[in-house]
Amino acid sequence: MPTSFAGSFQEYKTTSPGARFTDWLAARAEPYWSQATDHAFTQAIGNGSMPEDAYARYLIEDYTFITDLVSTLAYLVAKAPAMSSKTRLAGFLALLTSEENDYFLRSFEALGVAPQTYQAAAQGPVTRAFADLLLSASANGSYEEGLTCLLCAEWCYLTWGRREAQKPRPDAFYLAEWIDLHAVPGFQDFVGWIRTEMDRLGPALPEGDQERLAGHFRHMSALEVAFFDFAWTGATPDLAEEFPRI
Ligand SMILES: Cc1ncc(CO)c(N)n1
Repeated sequence: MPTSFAGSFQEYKTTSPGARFTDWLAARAEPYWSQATDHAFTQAIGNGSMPEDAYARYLIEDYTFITDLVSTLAYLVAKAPAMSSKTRLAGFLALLTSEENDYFLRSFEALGVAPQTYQAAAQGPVTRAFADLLLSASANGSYEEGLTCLLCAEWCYLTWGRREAQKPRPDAFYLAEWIDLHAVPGFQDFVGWIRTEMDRLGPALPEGDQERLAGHFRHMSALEVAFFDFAWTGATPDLAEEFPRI
């Protein structure tokens, strides 16, 4: 497992020449970044060894996450400086509210989760912490702060999605399609675009702002781990105890 890097982006570039700003964000988020992208829950999606109750618990919680992610995207569309960036973000917003929403509804039906259940589901503490960070960074922070949170969430899913896509697809459509949604070229392009955008904007910021971005990315990575932990075990994590250094 890669070790955590604690220094500034300037220092990182001297130890890893040619390193991208987004490589530094991921390095600063270790060990959580690797724990999130390699989580046992993500391996079970691709192995077809996912228990139905764990996946239903995950999807109910994730649907509430996606609802806040859509609001996050709306703030970012508003904050994006140019038509080209607004177009990218609006395209992803449209995907979440059409194809991906449809995926959730069909999956809930297949798993026997009633609309009353997923529509009325209260967010657990991990998703509430996600919502706090995503919504406050994108609504009250800079464009770069919101984009950094989005990058963590989507790059994490691209990383495990592409890895699991190397395996034969599991039989359950809701597992197979969840892999495909996060491994298709269109999603890869979108995450690649966010990285390029942050690789351009991040290095131009003062060091204090860069530190704040690294803090957001690290916090988001820890929440991704906690989110998978909860889905996998059904136990509500104590965030302060599990992640004392976020
Ligand atoms: C918790 C979480 N993080 C990231 C994604 C990717 O959008 C998701 N669906 N859920």
